[in-house]
Amino acid sequence: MAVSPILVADIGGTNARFGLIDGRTVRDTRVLRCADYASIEDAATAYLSAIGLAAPGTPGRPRRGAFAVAGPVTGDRIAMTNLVWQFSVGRVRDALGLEGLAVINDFTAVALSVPRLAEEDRRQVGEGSPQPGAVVAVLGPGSGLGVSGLVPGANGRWTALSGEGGHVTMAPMSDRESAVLGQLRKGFDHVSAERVLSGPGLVNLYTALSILDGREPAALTPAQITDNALAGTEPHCVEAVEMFCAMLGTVAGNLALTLGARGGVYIAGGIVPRLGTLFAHSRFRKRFAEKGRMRDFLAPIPTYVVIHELPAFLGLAEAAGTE
Ligand SMILES: Nc1ncnc2c1ncn2[C@@H]1O[C@H](COP(=O)(O)OP(=O)(O)OP(=O)(O)O)[C@@H](O)[C@H]1O
Repeated sequence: MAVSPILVADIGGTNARFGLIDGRTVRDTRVLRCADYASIEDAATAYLSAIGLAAPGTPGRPRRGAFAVAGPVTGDRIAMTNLVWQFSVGRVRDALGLEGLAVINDFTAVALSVPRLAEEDRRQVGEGSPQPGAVVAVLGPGSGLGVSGLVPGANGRWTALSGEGGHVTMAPMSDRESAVLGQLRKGFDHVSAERVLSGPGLVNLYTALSILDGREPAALTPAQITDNALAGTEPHCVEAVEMFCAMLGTVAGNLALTLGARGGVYIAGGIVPRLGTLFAHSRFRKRFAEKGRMRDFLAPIPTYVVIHELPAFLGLAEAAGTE
């Protein structure tokens, strides 16, 4: 009897990506907008309908699921950080007619993908080379800021961390950054890294920089800020993207120090790959290593941008034990 595929999903604050995994192959991928659905069951059901597998008993319908979600996973009840969806894992499993459903944090899944990434799935930024078998750090700006790490264990196995490191306090490295964080503190009780290193964070940076210079900020989306920065048409958009890259360097360097990530630092999420050459030419890498007496510890650590479209799916395949 044929083995049924596994239903996989990567649910962020903006996009819900679905697919089926057969062995090592991911197929029938679709990207749905979370805002178009009232719940995770509705989005998953719409996906199964779109690929002709909605009706229970349809041949080839998945019997197991593995979902990666942007938010803390601490039990059956899941509340997503940047989305109104809340759900019980058991209820969603039953509603979708699955025998089993595993749910993990989305950046735990991205971390698990790292050993499965091929050379062409990542692009190195700056110098350095990975120490084999050493801890790996992962972070990624999207609707929020996901953070994880991969710790080596016995027999070539890895353990992925499930933390909420995107919500650490953002620290400044220049007077201009201090001024921006001071401006943001007027609106937020706690200015976390995610408040600047995410799509909404890019808007926060642009808005704060404009206000500090006495300019009325325009109502721009994160993508418009990037487009204006790439075109070089609006100085506050250029500065916002530049500060975003530098601050990502600060947080990536902090994470590498905390985890001792000599296996490398991987930048995933939807935003950095869209910054194009702005990221490669930014202060990211300089800032990453700029930690006083720890410069010699950080300088050999390589930093990579993950350009694989669906790294969380590779991690879910790893978590589900498919070969
Ligand atoms: N060209 C761009 N430049 C900067 N930000 C962008 C661009 N295009 C989209 N974004 C922003 O990226 C964010 C979505 O990122 P991503 O595609 O990683 O989604 P997600 O997986 O739903 O996010 P998360 O997993 O962090 O919740 C949104 O805030 C969106 O406004």
